[in-house]
Amino acid sequence: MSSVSLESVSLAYPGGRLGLADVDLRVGDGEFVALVGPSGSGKTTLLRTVAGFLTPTAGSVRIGEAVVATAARSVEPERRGLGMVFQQHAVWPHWNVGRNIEYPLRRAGVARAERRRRVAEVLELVGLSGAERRDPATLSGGQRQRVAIARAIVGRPRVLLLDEALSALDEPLRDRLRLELRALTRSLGLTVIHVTHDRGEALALADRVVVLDGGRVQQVGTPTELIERPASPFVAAFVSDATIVPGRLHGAFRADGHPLEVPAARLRVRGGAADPASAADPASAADPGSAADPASAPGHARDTDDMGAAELSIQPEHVSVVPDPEGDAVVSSSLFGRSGDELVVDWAGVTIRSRASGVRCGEGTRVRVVVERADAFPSGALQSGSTGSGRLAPPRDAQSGGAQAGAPEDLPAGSEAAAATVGS
Ligand SMILES: Nc1ncnc2c1ncn2[C@@H]1O[C@H](COP(=O)(O)OP(=O)(O)OP(=O)(O)O)[C@@H](O)[C@H]1O
Repeated sequence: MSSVSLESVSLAYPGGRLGLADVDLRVGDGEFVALVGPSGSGKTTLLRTVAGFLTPTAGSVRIGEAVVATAARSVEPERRGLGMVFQQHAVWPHWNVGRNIEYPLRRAGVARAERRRRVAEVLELVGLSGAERRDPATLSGGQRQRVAIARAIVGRPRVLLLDEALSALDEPLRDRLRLELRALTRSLGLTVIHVTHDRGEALALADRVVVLDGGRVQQVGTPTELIERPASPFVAAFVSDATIVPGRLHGAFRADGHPLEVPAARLRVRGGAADPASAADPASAADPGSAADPASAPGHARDTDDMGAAELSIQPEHVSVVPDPEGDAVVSSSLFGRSGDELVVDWAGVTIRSRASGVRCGEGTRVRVVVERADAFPSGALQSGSTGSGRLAPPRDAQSGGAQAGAPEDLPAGSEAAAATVGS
């Protein structure tokens, strides 16, 4: 078992396109980390760089204590002690299950009797005992993926890399394999990096989730941190389907050219030194709204300050709608959800999502929108790129904004002076 560290890793593809930009990330020994981000954000590039199929153009990659890649030198993939599972073509159809699984052991020159023993052992681990002689064509999709997982772990890798490993499977099989995979990797103490398009899967499986955009780490955090304390409007929108509304913050938040107004009592101001998401040590970050976290709690939005332009991030769980024939909003889409309908509401030109518990509302219903709680991100506020041990990286737009003073640790912790500089 081993940790994986990327230090200031950049990767430019031939032709100049940037796959990764100055990525710092440390995945702890035995930790399960998921990589998420929009298409083209760099997830696969990061995984392939750790695997050794791509060489960084700057920075270094370590597995355990060993440096396995720099711009000048790269250890071959098969010598990095990794197991890998991909979405497709994972099992060779012309070999039986046993031969598929023993392949890495053959390459490593492991003796026949030992190979047999280890194949039987991993088949049992993935719930396919006795399947050595089965033809892969006779297996279900889920069984084939179990074979791929068995092959990835038979060599007792230090690190397991999963590239959309469950994406080709249908629910509920996928759900079951998710649980099995989590239990298996935990029992083996494996360090796992899992790339997935499925945000729900990432949040369900991972100890920490890395959100990428444009080849940069936008935030690293536990699932709870990403939902409760997103570091930027981008992360809130990507992870939680938050609606982002531009406006001004002066005690209350007032949207630009729109009736939306949220009183200070329902706001948390984010991105300043007092914001837990800016804390370098997540253990020191208090729960939002707790007594230990007065500066970012709703109702403590530094009422007297004109903080200037800001973006409001509203999570669907914090939006309720009230049917009202006089209301100024209309439900444009309604999908059944277990605890309440998933609504899309057109409110004076702003499309806002609602997932409030208990609300049932049909399409075309005229409603009033009530924002119960929201996060305000003042423009120019310091926005932490991570809440975990990963990198503190301002988002791209913040970097070009010219108002950045550097990383949050440049500021005295809890400094009022720091808080007062966030306005424009
Ligand atoms: N072989 C390549 N040559 C040039 N550019 C590439 C190559 N592979 C990826 N890129 C570019 O690198 C960036 C990151 O791509 P990457 O495949 O890592 O993203 P991703 O997050 O895995 O995307 P997806 O979710 O669509 O698989 C994108 O801009 C992409 O166009």
